[in-house]
Amino acid sequence: MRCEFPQARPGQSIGLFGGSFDPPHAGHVHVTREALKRFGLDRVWWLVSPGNVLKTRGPAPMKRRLQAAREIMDHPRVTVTGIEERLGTRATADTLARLRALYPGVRFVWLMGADNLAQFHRWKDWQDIMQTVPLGVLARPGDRISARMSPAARIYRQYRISGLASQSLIHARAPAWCFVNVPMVDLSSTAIRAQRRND
Ligand SMILES: Nc1ncnc2c1ncn2[C@@H]1O[C@H](COP(=O)(O)OP(=O)(O)OP(=O)(O)O)[C@@H](O)[C@H]1O
Ligand SMILES: O=C(O)c1ccc[n+]([C@@H]2O[C@H](COP(=O)([O-])O)[C@@H](O)[C@H]2O)c1
Repeated sequence: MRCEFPQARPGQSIGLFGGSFDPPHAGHVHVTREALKRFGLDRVWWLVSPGNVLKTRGPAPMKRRLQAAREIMDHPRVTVTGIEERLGTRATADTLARLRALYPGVRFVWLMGADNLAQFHRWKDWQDIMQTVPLGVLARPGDRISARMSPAARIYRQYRISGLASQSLIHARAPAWCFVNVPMVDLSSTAIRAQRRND
């Protein structure tokens, strides 16, 4: 059986990329590669979610999403994991508390697309997350403005690191967040599911 808890040494920088990945697509792969470069990360771990606490519709079975994610995300410094299922956590704040205890000295950054920053103030204990780990936010078609105008962006305006200084995010003390204006890929799982229903 594949180990769901990857290795990490103190001092390493790990980007945590949580998602429903229902299904995973080239947009996820693209932002992962961009995040590795722009934030100077040693690794990215995909956290395939047992189920987003804010989404009413349950996702496809975990096993299927994990398998599809491993097929599409092929990079030596990226690991696809089912950590949250193993930990029994769903809310990101709970996952982060467990990971920080399990990996002392490892530097974590939470990665998200711009659409998630726009909604971030609805997440459980979102201000605790902000105070705990730096956030790396990647541009997504249609969501750049709503992200920048979001309650989280406004409340934490003074803690924003410029996109030009994105390499410093991992060394920053939380709260810290950085929006990087990467080239965008216009893909979403919703559109892919709709397309599959029509095929
Ligand atoms: N095309 C994209 N560009 C930038 N970020 C993306 C893109 N697609 C997904 N993301 C980000 O990847 C993470 C996981 O997203 P998720 O698995 O929900 O995919 P999605 O395409 O947004 O799915 P859905 O349409 O079902 O909401 C989120 O942080 C999301 O913002
Ligand atoms: O913790 C929360 O309240 C919370 C609310 C919404 C989304 N998240 C996390 O954000 C990540 C992206 O979710 P999704 O469904 O947009 O792919 C995933 O790891 C979710 O668990 C977390």
